[in-house]
Amino acid sequence: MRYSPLITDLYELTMLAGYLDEGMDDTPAVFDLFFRHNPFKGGYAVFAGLDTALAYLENLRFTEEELAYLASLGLFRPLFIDFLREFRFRGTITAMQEGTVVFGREPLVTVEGTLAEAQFVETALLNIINFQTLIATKAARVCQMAGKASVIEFGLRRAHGPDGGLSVARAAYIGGARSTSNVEAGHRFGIPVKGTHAHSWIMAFPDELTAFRKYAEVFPDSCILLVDTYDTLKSGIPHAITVAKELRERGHELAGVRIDSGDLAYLSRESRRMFDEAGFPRARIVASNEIDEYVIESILAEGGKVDIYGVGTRLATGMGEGGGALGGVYKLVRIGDRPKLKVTSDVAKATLPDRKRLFRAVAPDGAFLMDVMTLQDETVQPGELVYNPANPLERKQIPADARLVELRQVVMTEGKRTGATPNLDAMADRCADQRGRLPQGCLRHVNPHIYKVSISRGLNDLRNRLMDEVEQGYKP
Ligand SMILES: Nc1ncnc2c1ncn2[C@@H]1O[C@H](COP(=O)(O)OP(=O)(O)OP(=O)(O)O)[C@@H](O)[C@H]1O
Ligand SMILES: O=P(O)(O)OC[C@H]1O[C@H](OP(=O)(O)OP(=O)(O)O)[C@H](O)[C@@H]1O
Ligand SMILES: O=C(O)c1cccnc1
Repeated sequence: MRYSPLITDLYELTMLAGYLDEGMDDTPAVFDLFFRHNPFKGGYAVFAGLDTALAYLENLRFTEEELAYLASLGLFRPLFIDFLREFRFRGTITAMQEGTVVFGREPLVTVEGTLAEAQFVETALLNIINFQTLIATKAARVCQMAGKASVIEFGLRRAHGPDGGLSVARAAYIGGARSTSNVEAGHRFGIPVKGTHAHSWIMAFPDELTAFRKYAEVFPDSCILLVDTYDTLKSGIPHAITVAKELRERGHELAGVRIDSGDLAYLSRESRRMFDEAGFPRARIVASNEIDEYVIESILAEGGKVDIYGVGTRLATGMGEGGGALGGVYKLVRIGDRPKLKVTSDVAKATLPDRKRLFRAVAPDGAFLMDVMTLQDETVQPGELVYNPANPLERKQIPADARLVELRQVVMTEGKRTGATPNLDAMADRCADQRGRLPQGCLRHVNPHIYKVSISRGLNDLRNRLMDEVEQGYKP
C-alpha cells in the first residue's frame, strides 16, 4: 500500500527546504526512534509496525499532483519542488524484529542517511510505530490475562478510522489475538477472520428461537448464537440448547454462544453448567462487552467459564491508564562525525548519543535478565559493570553466566529491504515466547517490576562528556 509523502507535518518540509538552502541536506545524520515510558504503566511494550514503516520508506516518492499542491502553498521555491521530484529514501534502517518485547529508552529503530531523508521520515515513522506498538502491547496484556482462552479482535467499528482499524488488526495479531472480525485485515494480512451475529439478527425475526434456527440453518457447523437479547439464562441459553439438539439430530454441533451484557462471570458459569447438563460440553462460550485485561482478571477471579473473549473498543483505541497514545519520539543522535545529545536539566531525560547496539542478557534457562546499550564499536561481556541511564552513579553487573543476544539488525540498506517480508505468525510467536521469558513481576498490572535497561561504560562516558560540553557552552 502506498502512503502519500504528504502524510507528514509541514515542518519536516520547511526544515528540508532550509537544509537544502544551507547546503546541509547531504550531511550524514543518525536518528533514534524510542519511547521513554512503557504504555499502560506496564512492565513492558511489544514492538510492532516495522514492516508497514519499511513499505512506506521503500515507496517514498512525490507524484506530480502532490508536487503541484506543495507549489500552490506559496511557501517553497521551484528549486525545492525539483529537489522533491527526485527525493527518495536511500538510507539504512537498523531495527528490532516485530513482536520483540521492548522497554523505555531502547532505540527501536535507527535511521541513518542524509540529513534530508532521515529527518523527513520522522512523522510517518512515529505515526506508524507509535500506534502499532501501543495496540500490540494492549493486545499482549489482554491475551496474557486471557491465558488459554483465545481473543478475537472486534474493534473495527470503534477504531480511529478505517486505516486505524487495519493497523489495529495487524498489531493485535502480533500481540496475541488469534483472529479478527475485520475482513479487509484478513484479505490484506492473512489474519483468520471470525465472527458471530448482531442483536439486530434476533430482532429481525418474530422471536429468538426462530432467529437462532434460521442462523443455524445457514451456518450449521460454525454458528455462535448471541444469547443476551432478551434474557440470557431464561431465554437465550434454553433456546440455544434447543437449537443445539436439533443440529445434532442433523449431524452438526453448535459451535457456541456469545454473551454481550450483564455479569460475564456469573452468566458464563451458569451457561457452562446448563450446556454441560444438556450434554453439550464442547459448546464454547464467547464473552464480549467493553472487555479489557482488568475485566478478564475479574471474570477469572470469580470463576468465569469463558472460552473466547471478543475484544473491541478498549483494544482498538489503546484505552487504559497510561494508554491512549504511545509517546515515542525521534531524536538526532549524530550529525556529520559528531555525536549529539539533547539535554535538559534532568539527566534522566537526556537522550543517549551516537550509533548504538542493544543487547539482552539472557540466563542459561532462557529468562531475560536485563538489556544493555553500548556504543556501536564497543564490546561488553558478561560480568561487566553497566550504568543506569537515569543515574550515572548507579551501577550494576551483567550476570557472569548470562549470554548477550543482540536485539537489532540492519533491515534496510540504500532504501531497500535486506530480507524478505517476515510473516505475522513468526512475530506473534516471538511475542508469546518473549512474554514468557520476562521476570514474572513485569507482567503484573499494578506497580510492575521495572526491567533494567542499562548503558555501557563507553556510552555513559560519552553522554557525561557531551553533557559537560553543553553546560560549558551556555554557562555565562
Ligand atoms: N464479572 C465481571 N467483572 C468485571 N467486569 C465485568 C464483569 N462482567 C461484566 N463486566 C463489565 O462490566 C460492564 C457492564 O456494562 P454495563 O453496566 O453497561 O451493563 P451491560 O450489561 O453491558 O448493559 P447494556 O445493556 O447497556 O450493554 C462491561 O464493561 C463489562 O465488560
Ligand atoms: O464492547 P467491545 O469491546 O467494543 O466489542 C465490540 C462490541 O461491538 C458490538 O456491540 P454493538 O452494540 O456495536 O452491536 P450489537 O448490536 O451487535 O451488540 C458487540 O456486541 C460488542 O459488544
Ligand atoms: O462477530 C461479532 O460477534 C462481532 C463483530 C464486531 C463487533 N462485535 C461483535
